[in-house]
Amino acid sequence: MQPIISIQGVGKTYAGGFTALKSVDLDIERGEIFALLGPNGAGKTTLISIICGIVNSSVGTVLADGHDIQREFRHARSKIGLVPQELSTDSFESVWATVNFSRGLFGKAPDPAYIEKILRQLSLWEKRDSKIMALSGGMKRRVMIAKALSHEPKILFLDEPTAGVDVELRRDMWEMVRELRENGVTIILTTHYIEEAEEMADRIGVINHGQLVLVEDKHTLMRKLGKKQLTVHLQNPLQTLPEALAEFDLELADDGHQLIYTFDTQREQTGIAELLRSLNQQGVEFRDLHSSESSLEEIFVNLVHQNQNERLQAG
Ligand SMILES: Nc1ncnc2c1ncn2[C@@H]1O[C@H](COP(=O)(O)OP(=O)(O)OP(=O)(O)O)[C@@H](O)[C@H]1O
Repeated sequence: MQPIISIQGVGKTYAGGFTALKSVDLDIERGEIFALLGPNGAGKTTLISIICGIVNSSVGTVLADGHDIQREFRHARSKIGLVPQELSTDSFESVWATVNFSRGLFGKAPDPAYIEKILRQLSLWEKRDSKIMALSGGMKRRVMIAKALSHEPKILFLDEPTAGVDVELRRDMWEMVRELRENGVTIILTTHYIEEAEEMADRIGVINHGQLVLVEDKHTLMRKLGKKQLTVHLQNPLQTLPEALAEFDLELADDGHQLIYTFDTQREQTGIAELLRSLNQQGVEFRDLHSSESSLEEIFVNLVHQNQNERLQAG
């Protein structure tokens, strides 16, 4: 099936001469949740703004559901809902009026039943007559989402959806995003929170210094780059690592009370059995074993560092 968004060779150099994006190629599949991760200033908002037709790219093309975002702007834009980072909306209007007005901006005929459905879905129905300015920050954010959904877009962009919201609202937002996906909406979100990407995304793209350094299925990414660690809690502390254990990737921790063994989850053999056998042969007794997997956060930090080192080496 044709991807819902197709980005080819997209680059952006701002008027001052700063290149914020360098030749990005990316396809977004229908019905997926795609998370775009990257440090501050990496180019996430620039990329989203180009896809939504708010900023023109310097080079390259973007197709939204088959329509060119520059040449067929109205058509392409009508497929897209955007929830921007900044909360800005007419504070004297009621929730109901604001959301209906947004639908009208896209030239769509009024559909009170549809607007009621999204307000209920977003737990805003009880607040429909409230003025925006009287709502809490979390409710205002929901209104922004309702506005973005008002014209029945197939694609929803969420730029930092949970920045500055409390844990409870964050969970609600995640739940809501999943429901939207079940209703057939493709979701693209940017985030600083690795936890968010780990929790929600099907695929993850990492952007750094205007380059898409990686796009991968989340589980594949975690498997590929994830290292597992086995912590061996020793019965008696060790001063140094015995020579006979030198072949293992081991580290002494907790004043010699713990041995930390790092292994690659990709390898056929973890080496754990050999390690335990060697410990036994060396008379090293242990009382507990505990294994842990690296999180997306660690993977991300490693990736960004690796990318920075490569840039430094390239001069
Ligand atoms: N209108 C503009 N003119 C010049 N430079 C800009 C403009 N907009 C953004 N930039 C620069 O482009 C780079 C990428 O910015 P962008 O907002 O896309 O990053 P981001 O990844 O969304 O960052 P954040 O996570 O902080 O929102 C930054 O260095 C920024 O200063």
